[in-house]
Amino acid sequence: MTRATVKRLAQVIDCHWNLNRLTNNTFTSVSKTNSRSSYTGKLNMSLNEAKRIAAHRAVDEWVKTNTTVGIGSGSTVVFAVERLAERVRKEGLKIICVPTSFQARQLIVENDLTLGDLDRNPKLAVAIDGADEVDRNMVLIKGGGGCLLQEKIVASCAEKMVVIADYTKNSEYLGEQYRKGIPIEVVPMAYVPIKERIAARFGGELKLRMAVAKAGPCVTDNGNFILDWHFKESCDCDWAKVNGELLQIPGVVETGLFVNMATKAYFGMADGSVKTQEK
Ligand SMILES: O=C[C@H](O)[C@H](O)[C@H](O)COP(=O)(O)O
Repeated sequence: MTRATVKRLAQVIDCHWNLNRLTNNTFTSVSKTNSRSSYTGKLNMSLNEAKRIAAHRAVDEWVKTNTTVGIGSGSTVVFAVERLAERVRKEGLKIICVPTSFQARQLIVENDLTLGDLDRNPKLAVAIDGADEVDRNMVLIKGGGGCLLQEKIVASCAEKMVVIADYTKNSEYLGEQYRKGIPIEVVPMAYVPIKERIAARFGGELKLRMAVAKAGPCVTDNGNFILDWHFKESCDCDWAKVNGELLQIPGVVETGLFVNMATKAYFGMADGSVKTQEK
C-alpha cells in the first residue's frame, strides 16, 4: 500500500469515527485548549496530523531492530504502521508485528510487515496502541472500535505499552471528553443479566452496541457482544477496583479499562507539538 493510500485510509476512518462522535453529540464538553472551534474547517486533517506526529514519535522512540512489536487497532495506529513500514524500507529495521485485531492484521499485511502471533512470539518488546481516553493517572478507556480483548492480551505480553493519541484523548479524569462509555466485552447469552448486575452495583446505563452496516448487535473479532457502560458521572473512581469487580461477573470477557498497563502516552497537539505523559 502506498503512503498516499494509507493516508487516505486514515482520513476515511478518522472522518467516520469523528463524524459519529460529533453527530452523537459525544463531545458535549471539550477542554479549553481543545475547543471545538479548533475542529472546524480542517477538522479531520488537524486530528489526523495530531495522530500522525504522536504515532511517528512513539515509533521512533520505542521500536528497535530485531524486536517484536504489538500493533494496536484504530485510526491512530494506521500512522504507527505507516512509520514502521517507512523505517523498514529506509533503515532495514527488522521487526515482527503481532496484531490486536483483524484490522491490525490487515494493516501489517498490506504494509508488507512481518506478521507474528503470540504462539511464536509470546514476549513482545513494546505494544503501540491508541486509546479513547487517557486520564491523569494513565488509566485508559479502550475498545471504542470493539478491539479491547486482543489489545489487552497483546499489551499484557509486552514489556511496555505505549499509547498514541490526538489531543482530544488527553483528560484529567475518565468521561471528561469521551462520552461513549466504557466498553465491556461479554458473552452474547449473558448480556442482559450482566447489564442488570452492573447497573445495580454501580449505577449508570449500559447499552448493547449495535452494528452500523448490519441489523443487530456489533459482534467483536472474538464473536462476543459489547456493552457500553455510561457510568453515572465523570468521577475519580478507583478504576482498578471497579475493573476487578467487573471481571468477576460470569460472562464478562474483558473490559476496556486499562489500569496500570500503559508506560507512556504521546498526544499529538493542535499546535503541532507532541505532549507526553508517564505514570
Ligand atoms: O477498539 C478500538 C481500540 O481500543 C482503539 O485503539 C481506540 O478506540 C482508539 O482508536 P482511535 O485511534 O481511532 O482513536
